Amino acid sequence: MASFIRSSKPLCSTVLSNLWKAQNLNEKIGRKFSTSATCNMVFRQLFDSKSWTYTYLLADDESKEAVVIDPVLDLVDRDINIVKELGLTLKYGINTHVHADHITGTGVMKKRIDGFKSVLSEKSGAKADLFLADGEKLNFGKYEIEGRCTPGHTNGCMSFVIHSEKLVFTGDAVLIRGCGRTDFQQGDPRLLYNSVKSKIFSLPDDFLLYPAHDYLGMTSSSVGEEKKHNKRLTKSIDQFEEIMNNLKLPYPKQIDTALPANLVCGIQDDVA
Ligand SMILES: N[C@@H](CCC(=O)N[C@@H](CSS)C(=O)NCC(=O)O)C(=O)O
Repeated sequence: MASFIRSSKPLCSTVLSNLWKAQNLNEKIGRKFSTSATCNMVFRQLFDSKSWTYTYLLADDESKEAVVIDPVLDLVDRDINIVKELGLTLKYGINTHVHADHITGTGVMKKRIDGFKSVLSEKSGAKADLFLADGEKLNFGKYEIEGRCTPGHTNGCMSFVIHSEKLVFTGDAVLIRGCGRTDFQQGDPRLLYNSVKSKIFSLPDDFLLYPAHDYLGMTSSSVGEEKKHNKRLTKSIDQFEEIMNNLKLPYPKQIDTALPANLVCGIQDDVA
């Protein structure tokens, strides 16, 4: 029991008993209960209704260090407000890739938050403060987040894994029951297929999966669920390529402004 209680604070017997029950329940449904009642990872899934983008705010409840994944420029005030309300220190603004459908909020956050650093894959070809290579890790408080290169939707796509919490943030590589389109920004169906199989579907089935978008009102999935039910990625690589080359989707409405802005981290001056 002690192995899953990470707090140094004393816990009353009711809390301990509830934790014990929760752990048993989570083990029964195949998911490990990995944080205690007093030091849960702060997790907020935030939504942009204009581009259907999910932004994730993650923090260590003890040290208060936080990261934000895929913030949207129009909603920076909302995000900074939550950070302030929760008393967090925002260390990193991670973009899973150079987005085509919205302008990133990381450039403006950098101007407004001391010490804040923007993060992108080293393969992105865009401006940022920190560039991650495949397998490289960042820390916020006691948590470690690993960047895994998952190209195919774009060259510079990266998914982010928090092994201790069994979480993967897939950007546009895997969407719930779908995946990112491959018809612009160096998109390549076969590359995407192989990225997903080797870097995301190789994780244990019980890792929860959080995408950068959902267009059907879904919020999360799991690796196991997508391996079984994803409408595109359960097919053979040849069938997948055929599907992706015939999606015939209209271009994202904001692409002409979003792409050039995101190449310079969302702002047109010299601040990365
Ligand atoms: N209608 C939206 C854009 C929708 C879209 O193209 N989404 C992309 C991810 S953002 S580049 C995508 O990959 N979709 C895959 C799919 O199967 O829908 C807008 O105008 O912003």
